[in-house]
Amino acid sequence: MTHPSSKKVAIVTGASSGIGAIYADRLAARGYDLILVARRADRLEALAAQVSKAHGIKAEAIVADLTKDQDVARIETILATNGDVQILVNNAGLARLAPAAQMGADDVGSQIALNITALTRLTQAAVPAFVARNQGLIINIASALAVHSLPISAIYSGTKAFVLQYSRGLQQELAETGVKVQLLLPASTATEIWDLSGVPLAALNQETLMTTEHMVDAALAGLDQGETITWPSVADASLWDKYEAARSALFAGTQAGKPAPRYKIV
Ligand SMILES: NC(=O)C1=CN([C@@H]2O[C@H](COP(=O)(O)OP(=O)(O)OC[C@H]3O[C@@H](n4cnc5c(N)ncnc54)[C@H](OP(=O)(O)O)[C@@H]3O)[C@@H](O)[C@H]2O)C=CC1
Ligand SMILES: N[C@@H](C=O)C(=O)O
Repeated sequence: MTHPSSKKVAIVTGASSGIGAIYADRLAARGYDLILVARRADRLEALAAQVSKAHGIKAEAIVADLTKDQDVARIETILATNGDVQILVNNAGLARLAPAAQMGADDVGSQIALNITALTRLTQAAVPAFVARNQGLIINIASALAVHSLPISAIYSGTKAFVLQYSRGLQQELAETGVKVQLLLPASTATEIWDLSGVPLAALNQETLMTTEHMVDAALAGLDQGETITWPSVADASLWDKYEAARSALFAGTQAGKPAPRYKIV
């Protein structure tokens, strides 16, 4: 007779630095064994050793470039076949902040491949497995830039807007199941992403920057409070309700079936 496993495993992509590394620590503190995914093996292995020792859990480092089809496929297979996986943190992401018209195809393609394609493929692999067990949590990390575009963020903001809409749709699809999707929309957080993006961290208004620890702890507090959408830095929670009400009213306004009167089409 087989017994259900008592192990619980979280997969964190982009765990080698920044927000992902803190997620790894906090989920280990909550008793999860970890599968840590990124390209830098030395960083992943150091983190795996550190969190294992600190929290008495098992942590495995998997070196993968999630812009590459075969590497994404390896993580998809784990999600589809490892019945102990309870959490997927879709954190790996990159930003190249420059005018889209001046951006090379590589920088456009890598942002789309990592921020959209990899996140979507891993989520799509996790969902059927989680639904079959009627249990599981997917944390999708978008950005405040999902609802805001700058002259240097057209591609990045576009990728994060995808994460927002994809996650919102999934939440509705999965509403009657035990599978949860938390959509996280951080504002500026002090990580390596900035220096790599072309906008140095030191150039930002330091008062607008959150620490990675505060960001992840707020996100997990939101999760514990049952939030499906978490804006870690937004003090006035009614702002999202108002945004949603305006968005919903705008969508309802599109359902007219005829040109708006201001266009004077008879
Ligand atoms: N910092 C901020 O201000 C904000 C960040 N975010 C989002 O948070 C998430 C985490 O970013 P953050 O912690 O800030 O940045 P970091 O640059 O510190 O972390 C990014 C992580 O993604 C990994 N990564 C990058 N490219 C690849 C790849 N091709 N394959 C696999 N892993 C990859 C990196 O590891 P490695 O290089 O070893 O592969 C690293 O672990 C991203 O999705 C970002 O868009 C959202 C809003 C604000
Ligand atoms: N990662 C940041 C931009 O590069 C952000 O999402 O604000």
